[in-house]
Amino acid sequence: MTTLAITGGQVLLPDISVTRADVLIDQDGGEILEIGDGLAGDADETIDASGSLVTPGFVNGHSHVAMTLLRGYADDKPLDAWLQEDIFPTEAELTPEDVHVGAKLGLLEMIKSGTTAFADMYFMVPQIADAVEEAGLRARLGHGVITVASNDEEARADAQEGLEVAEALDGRADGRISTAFMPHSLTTVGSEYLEEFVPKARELGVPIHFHGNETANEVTPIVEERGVRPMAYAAERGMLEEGDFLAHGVHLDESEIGLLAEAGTSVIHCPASNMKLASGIAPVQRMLDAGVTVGIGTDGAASNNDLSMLDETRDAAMIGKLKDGDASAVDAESAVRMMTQGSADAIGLESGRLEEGAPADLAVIDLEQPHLTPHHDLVSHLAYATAAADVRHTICDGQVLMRDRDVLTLEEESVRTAAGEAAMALVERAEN
Ligand SMILES: CSC[C@H]1O[C@@H](n2cnc3c(O)ncnc32)[C@H](O)[C@@H]1O
Ligand SMILES: [Zn+2]
Repeated sequence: MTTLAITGGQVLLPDISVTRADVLIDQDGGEILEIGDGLAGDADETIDASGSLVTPGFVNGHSHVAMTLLRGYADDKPLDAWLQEDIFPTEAELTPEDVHVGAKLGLLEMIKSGTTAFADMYFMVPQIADAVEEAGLRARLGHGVITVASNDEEARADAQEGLEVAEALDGRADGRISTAFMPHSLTTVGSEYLEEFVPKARELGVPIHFHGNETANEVTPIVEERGVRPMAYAAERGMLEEGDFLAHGVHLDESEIGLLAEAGTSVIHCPASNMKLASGIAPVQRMLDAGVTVGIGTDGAASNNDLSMLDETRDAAMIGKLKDGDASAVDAESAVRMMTQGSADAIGLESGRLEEGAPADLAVIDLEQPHLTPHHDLVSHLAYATAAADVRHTICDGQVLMRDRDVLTLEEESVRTAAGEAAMALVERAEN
């Protein structure tokens, strides 16, 4: 067994308390062996965490990682106009190589900001899986199914691709990749396709992930045409089961929050995207109070415009208070819980907590910074004051992905150059 000790740091424990301890990892098994004092001597290798906070690697519960190529391309529009006028026409020009290099850029950014696992909905998912395999993160991936603008044959082929991707990629990258069936949303996938393909996804044993109640425009048509709220509509089509997770949940009423809590379906809160597209503010404290598992996600870099879970968590805590007019809503402890175990539980991963037997997915935060001084409360710092650049080391599945801010699994400069070139060529093709 090869072991690695992370020594000299303060450690964030699953009950969101912080204690002084070392963390001993089995690198072959990719799991935490022990958390305690004086473990450095037992290890084959050590990583210095003095003056640092050792946290679970952050879990990004909803992203479109290859959309880094469209960061800053189309801003300041609401969701429907943004998608229809700018994003969908440009995505129609994407090549598999674009998706591969865009994903690598996103994964580089994730590693640098302490994220070790994520859920992703996009096209050309095998190229994303290749990038995940190379970068060393953990992911739940799926092909985003959209049927609205298609004829029946195309729609069924797209949904079939969603199933095939879920089946083919599950377990890839030594088990770091898992999958889900991902209908894009309740208004962009026809009811007949949900009715046919969701049961087939159940046969595969994969969860369902979709954009749910992101804008008012996703609620009104369902209420008008079907006479029920969207979550009741989703439940009727078998899309709200334990292990399923939806992104956004901005426009959920009390009855829908109750349905989610009862079903064990989780919600991924994406505050930056919801603010930027002016979609609204999700009722996060109400969901937590009702017992819904809530995680945090960045959404794509084109509506955020970064992939930092630290930024996202700060946003979640801040707008949670605004939503309720209550400064105690979405407190620091809740926010930190959401960015780690909340997201991990939501997307069905065991990571998100530092304890014996848990996956060895960790981030080490440099506390010796002016904006992180003094150290009254390190959980407060994680929720409100830590920035991506404060992440020193990132470890996933026992492997060191970044050491002393040097990413080891991806060549930073070449990834940035290739992605920058691919993005400019993509836009050129789309506009001509
Ligand atoms: C079919 S793959 C995923 C699809 O979703 C688009 N997308 C990106 N951000 C959002 C969002 O906030 N709501 C809905 N859809 C979004 C992305 O561009 C892909 O086309
Ligand atoms: Zn999204």
